[in-house]
Amino acid sequence: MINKLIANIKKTNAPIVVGLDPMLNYVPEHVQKKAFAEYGETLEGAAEAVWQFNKAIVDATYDLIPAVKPQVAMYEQFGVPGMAAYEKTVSYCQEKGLVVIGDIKRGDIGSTSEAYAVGHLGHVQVGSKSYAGFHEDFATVNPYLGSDGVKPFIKVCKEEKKGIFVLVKTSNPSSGEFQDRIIDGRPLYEWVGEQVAAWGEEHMGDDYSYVGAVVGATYPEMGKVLRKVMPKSYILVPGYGAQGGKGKDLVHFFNEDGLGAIVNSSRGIIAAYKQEKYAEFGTENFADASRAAVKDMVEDISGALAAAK
Ligand SMILES: O=C(O)c1cc(=O)[nH]c(=O)n1[C@@H]1O[C@H](COP(=O)(O)O)[C@@H](O)[C@H]1O
Repeated sequence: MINKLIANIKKTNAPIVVGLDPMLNYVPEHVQKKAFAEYGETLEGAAEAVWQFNKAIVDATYDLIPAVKPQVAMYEQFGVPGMAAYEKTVSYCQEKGLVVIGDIKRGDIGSTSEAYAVGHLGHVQVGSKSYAGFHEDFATVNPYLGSDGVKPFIKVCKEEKKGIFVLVKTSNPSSGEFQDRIIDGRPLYEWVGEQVAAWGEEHMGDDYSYVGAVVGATYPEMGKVLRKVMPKSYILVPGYGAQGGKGKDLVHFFNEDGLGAIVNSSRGIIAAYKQEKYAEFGTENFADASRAAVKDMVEDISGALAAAK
């Protein structure tokens, strides 16, 4: 899958991910109304609204982008129908040729991580049959329980040729409370980054490893250091747009080959129609606003990379 991700990035010339984080208040009223008319103001109605919203955005952007990242909490809040909308979104994006990064941020004791890994990236055995439950291509993994929480994911990745992005330095304001603590002279995130590089050596694609890292766009200086600590790991970079990250901050997340990083924007793309900049599209054409926002994001990042050469 890392090879497919890179092939998709090369094909689209767009090192970006559209984050499918459909909070109900981002879903335009006309989409909500239609779903509620069919299913009522129920969890099913919310899940239908979210699914229709996602589908419209994917239809309007899939030719421009290599990958999407649905955030599972945004679906989980709508219970079982929400999780069905999550799986439907994963399937639809894969049909469109997109790589799907399941943002599940899992990690637990070994046996529990194994079940998470099987459910999201692998196959679960049911009698003589086996099933791929959510079948994402990548998953985000929280390593802060230690290596026994991560290794089951790597095992399933090897079997299935799938990948993970391990949280190393997260984009949120309080991420430094623990992640920046100095241990034996170096911040904790650097120790984790080093471990990601070591795990990655066990599971390599053609040029990059199947074990990637998450490093927030909001910490560009740390990104620069971590790029060197994990030269063969793809870095998933959230925090662009709504959290303040800009193209010029991201140059050092990339390698000399122009690869090595993929930048996520969720609200900045899916709720673009709410921004002044894209107001001309109107609420009815929310998906066209998302398409315009994707183009602007790609231009911003490509422009910054070209200027840095
Ligand atoms: O793993 C992630 O994707 C993630 C890690 C991180 O450090 N920061 C972060 O914002 N994210 C996710 O990236 C997305 C960011 O959304 P926007 O701020 O709307 O672009 C959300 O789905 C977050 O859960």
